[in-house]
Amino acid sequence: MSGPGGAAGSGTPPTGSGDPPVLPRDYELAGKVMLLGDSGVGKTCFLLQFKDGAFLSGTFIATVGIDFRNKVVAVDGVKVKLQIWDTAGQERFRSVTHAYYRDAQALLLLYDITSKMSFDNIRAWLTEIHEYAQKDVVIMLLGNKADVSSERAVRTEDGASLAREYGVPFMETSAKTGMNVELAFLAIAKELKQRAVQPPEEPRFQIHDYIESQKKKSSCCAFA
Ligand SMILES: Nc1nc2c(ncn2[C@@H]2O[C@H](COP(=O)(O)OP(=O)(O)OP(=O)(O)O)[C@@H](O)[C@H]2O)c(=O)[nH]1
Repeated sequence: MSGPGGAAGSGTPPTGSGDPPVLPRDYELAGKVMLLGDSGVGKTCFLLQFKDGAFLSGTFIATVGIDFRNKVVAVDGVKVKLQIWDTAGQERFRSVTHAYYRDAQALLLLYDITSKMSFDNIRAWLTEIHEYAQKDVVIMLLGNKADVSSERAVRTEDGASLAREYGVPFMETSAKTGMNVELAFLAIAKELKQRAVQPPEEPRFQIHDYIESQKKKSSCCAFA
């Protein structure tokens, strides 16, 4: 987490995918977030849903290498720029993406609830994360494609139990309907803001508690 201009270095702020630049005056804090998980779990769609509120169905075009998009969110009156890196899930790009882990403050690790293999691979992803990422990186486990309940191959309890084992927050999400997409990024932004600016005398922000309370609030229309 850094102040304006800090995360991106000096000079022209980097943009992603042709977006207009986010200028230092547009935000007070910045953090890097990476999307990780097997190819096809929905990382690119998850990012596009958050950034543009859109879902592109149809032909699946695998990400090549790595790309990022910026989005500024307001957290308790503080503008936080999230620089969100969308990585390629395919094995052949791993060495490219490893190089980016150490700069990330937060990692969203996705599996596809209709793919048991993508869930079984989560342990290997967590091993890689522990090898390449910063020790205090914020990790969140997300079971995506929760809208496709007819093809569910991973029970919600199994996702929750794996997350408990590793001490990370967990949610089921849908990049298609938008379910819990904004919540995932907002929880990350709140955690990053708390780490950067929270006075020590104030009670620490608890990302698990925040997610659980927000999930309960929207439980009328949620799958998880
Ligand atoms: N039903 C449904 N389909 C989804 C969802 N998210 C992604 N998809 C579909 O899953 C396929 C893969 O999505 P991507 O976002 O490209 O997957 P990815 O994880 O970025 O894949 P790589 O770039 O290869 O790592 C696409 O056909 C999407 O339309 C979702 O939440 N629900």
